[in-house]
Amino acid sequence: MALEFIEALEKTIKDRHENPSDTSYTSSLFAKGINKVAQKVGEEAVELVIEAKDDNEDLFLNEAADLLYHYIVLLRAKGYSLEDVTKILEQRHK
Ligand SMILES: N=c1c2ncn([C@@H]3O[C@H](COP(=O)(O)OP(=O)(O)OP(=O)(O)O)[C@@H](O)[C@H]3O)c2ncn1[C@@H]1O[C@H](COP(=O)(O)O)[C@@H](O)[C@H]1O
Repeated sequence: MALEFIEALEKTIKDRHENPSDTSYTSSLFAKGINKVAQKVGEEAVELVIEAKDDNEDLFLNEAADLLYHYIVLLRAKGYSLEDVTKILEQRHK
């Protein structure tokens, strides 16, 4: 179920890349270029680390979601997908 949704989200992100929409945050992020997308991943990662040190479950999970979304956007901006990363993990798996 969770993986099905991530797959659907990744498809939507890919569509926002290929068919930009004026009202889409995702499209606006792609339009700003790879440096901005990478910067957002860095910011969201730092925010997640900060929340990990506290005990606010809601803030921690929301930062985790922000990071996952921006991570998928970064993969797409570089021309990759979650499947490409999963293949690496599969190769490592013992
Ligand atoms: N999952 C997300 C998602 N998570 C986080 N965000 C956005 O990420 C931004 C993070 O907040 P920040 O304060 O860090 O950034 P900001 O100040 O708004 O903007 P920046 O100038 O820093 O980029 C917010 O604007 C959130 O709305 C997301 N934007 C879109 N999605 C999903 O992406 C899909 C496509 O959405 P659209 O791009 O809106 O069409 C839909 O399924 C959405 O639910």
